[in-house]
Parts: sequence; C-alpha cells; structure tokens
Amino acid sequence: MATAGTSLVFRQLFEKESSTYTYLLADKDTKEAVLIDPVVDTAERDAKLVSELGLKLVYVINTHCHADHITGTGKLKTLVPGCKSVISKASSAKADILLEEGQKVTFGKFSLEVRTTPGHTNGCVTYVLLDESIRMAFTGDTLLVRGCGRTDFQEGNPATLYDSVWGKIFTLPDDTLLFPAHDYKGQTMTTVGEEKRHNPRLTQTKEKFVEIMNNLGLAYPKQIDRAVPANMMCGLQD
Ligand SMILES: N[C@@H](CCC(=O)N[C@@H](CSS)C(=O)NCC(=O)O)C(=O)O
Repeated sequence: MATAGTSLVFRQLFEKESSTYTYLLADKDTKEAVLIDPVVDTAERDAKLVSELGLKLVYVINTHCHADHITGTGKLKTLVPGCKSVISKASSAKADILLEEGQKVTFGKFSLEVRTTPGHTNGCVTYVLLDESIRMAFTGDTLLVRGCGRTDFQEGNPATLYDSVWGKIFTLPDDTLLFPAHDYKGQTMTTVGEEKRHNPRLTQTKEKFVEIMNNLGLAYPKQIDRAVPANMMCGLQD
C-alpha cells in the first residue's frame, strides 16, 4: 500500500456548465495518472494539465453513465493515445475495461478499489483510494455534499441508493474524505462522519428517504437526450 503524503498528485477540476468535478490522481514517482469523470468540454484542459505535470495518463475512469453532460473519455482517448476507458460492467456502457465489485484500478503504487453503489443508476460505483496515510473516496452521483443523486430516471431506485450509501460508503472510517461528481452550491468535498451527521436526506429512515426522493420534483437535465446515448459509448470518439 502507498503513502499518499509523499507521492500522491491530486487535483480537483471543475466544469461550470454541468457543475461537474473531474479528479486527477497520479503517482509522483512513476508519473502514472488517472482522470475520474472528465467532461468533453474540458477534456483539452485536462489533457494539457496532464502534459504540463509530466504525467502519463493510463486510465480515464467514470463513476457511471452520466445524464447531464457528455463524458470526456472518448476525446481524451484521442488526445492522449494509449489511455484506457473504464466504467462499471453494470453500466452496460462500452469501454476498454469493465469493472465489478472489489476490482482495483492501479496507477503507480496507488490503487482505487471499486465499490458498487447503485441507486442513482444501476451502474454507479464509488472508487476508494487504498492508502496508509489518507482515506479518500470518489462517490460520483451516489453521494453529494449534503445531498445525493436523484433516482427518477436511468433505472434509479431510492431504496437501493439508501442501501448503497449506508452499506458501502458510510461503512468507511468517519475521517474518509469524500469527493462527489457534482456540487451546485460551491461545496467541494465532505467526509463520511460529516454526512452521517448532517446529510438532510441520508440521516432519515429509509422510508422517509424514499418519500423525499420520490417528491424532489427536479427538471430533467438539459442535455440528457444527447448525453446518455453518447456516454453509453464512453463519449465522442472523434
Ligand atoms: N440542472 C442540471 C441537472 C441537475 C441534476 O439533476 N443533477 C443530478 C446529477 S446529474 S444527472 C442530481 O442527481 N441532482 C440531485 C439533486 O438533488 O439536485 C442540468 O440541467 O444538467
């Protein structure tokens, strides 16, 4: 297991139209890098940063098939030849690597462990950084800061999401740093302990949670009709 304090490169990047966070992680020593949840509109920015930092992008990883923006995965495969696309098998999307529960994505001396966390979509996963000195998890849309992903389309299911969060994320140590795929209020990160105490939805009973989620009344994402078909192919390929 690695020690992040000495050799983890970490950047949180933002795409403002969809309020999406993209994460760059790399091993400072081996230079191997991964991007989590890139957006097509900012793929060139991300590729430039990878190059400027002298990193070698090995994997472009998705937490799920997004409905609100087109993933940057396909474009990054064009911009950075050799990197591989990654998503869960349960997403039914096309990618070079299809992940299942417990599998690991390794870059240098670091690994991200896959925890399947369905509920927002069937194929949602959370990636947990296995490290001795810092605990981090990338929750996609499963768990947001003081919120969670909606469950009203793409086979969403509120009871399933509740079980995913309590069974696969809230079982991590309280000091685990959590990084979501979106935030709409300027918040950047949270911790397991914070969300267990203060998440207004997930602190409720499962029955109350289901009622809340079934009555959110959110408008559909503006780009859903073009984003989902494109993301089933891991984004635009040229
Ligand atoms: N207005 C945005 C879409 C906002 C939205 O629906 N966000 C999703 C995650 S992206 S599918 C969500 O789960 N939100 C939960 C919530 O409580 O807000 C757009 O048009 O793209």
